[in-house]
Amino acid sequence: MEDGEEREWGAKAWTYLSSVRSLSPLIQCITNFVSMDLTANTLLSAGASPAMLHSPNESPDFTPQVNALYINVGTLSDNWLPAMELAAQLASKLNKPWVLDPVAAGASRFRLKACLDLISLKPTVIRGNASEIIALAKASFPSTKGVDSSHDSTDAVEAAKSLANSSGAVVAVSGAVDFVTDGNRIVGARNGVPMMQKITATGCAVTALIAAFVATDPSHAMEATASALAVFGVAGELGMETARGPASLRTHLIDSLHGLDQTAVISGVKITAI
Ligand SMILES: Nc1ncnc2c1ncn2[C@@H]1O[C@H](COP(=O)(O)OP(=O)(O)OP(=O)(O)O)[C@@H](O)[C@H]1O
Ligand SMILES: Cc1ncsc1CCO
Ligand SMILES: [Mg+2]
Repeated sequence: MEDGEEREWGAKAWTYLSSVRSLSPLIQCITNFVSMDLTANTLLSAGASPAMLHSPNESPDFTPQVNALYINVGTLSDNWLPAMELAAQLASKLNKPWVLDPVAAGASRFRLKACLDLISLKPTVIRGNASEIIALAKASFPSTKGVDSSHDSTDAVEAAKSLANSSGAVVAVSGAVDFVTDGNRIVGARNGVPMMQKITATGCAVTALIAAFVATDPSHAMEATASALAVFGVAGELGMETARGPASLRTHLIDSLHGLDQTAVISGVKITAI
């Protein structure tokens, strides 16, 4: 039964990746300085079109043209927050999907409030690591070590459900198992390799990939989110076969994502209902 379910998800994930490749959705990324390169290269290797435009002077012209918006608070500063809020407001008003990565949400009061304010602007999807999702669900500070998680993703399943219910967003928690919930259903994706945690911004990059997958099918955000996480994980697994450490895995992951074929996706994706 599980095998059939996994293959069905594999076929779905392949459909999403194929759509990203054929439609090449334009993704506006307002993201942190650390992640910009990996995020843009991840989107390009998946077939999407990244644009790192963040000025509030540009968003009124640019956000209406994009297929999805991605906001990541990793290197948050006073003057970037209004730019994020403006773009999120525009996306919500235009009914465009937008995806939030709440990096280090519980590391400071400023960051926690910024994330909660952004969540009030109705993101389609929120993807964080376990500590970030727990911090948001509890709205508590201090609750994380920094940008890295000090919890397992399984510790954050209830927090993810509660955040999905309070926000209306699909919530994804990354980790050894990536969990995705709409507050009601939960699925788990068991792809990826632990070494992915040793490359900075793989979480940021997969959140951007989620935005690209959701852009192709905004009314099925949960399916698109789980598929993006699993496909990125499969690329990591294939990349790891020839990598010698984090630096070469980074390169090989991007190459693998670019080269993924139907067989690799359908046989590699390990998504099941929880
Ligand atoms: N133990 C693990 N086994 C397999 N894959 C993992 C493991 N931990 C994380 N991953 C994968 O690594 C990627 C990044 O997840 P992680 O939870 O490290 O994000 P993050 O903490 O937000 O990262 P960053 O802030 O550096 O961008 C995801 O695709 C996730 O599935
Ligand atoms: C290391 C780091 N610091 C702020 S953002 C970022 C990238 C991973 O989230
Ligand atoms: Mg992160």
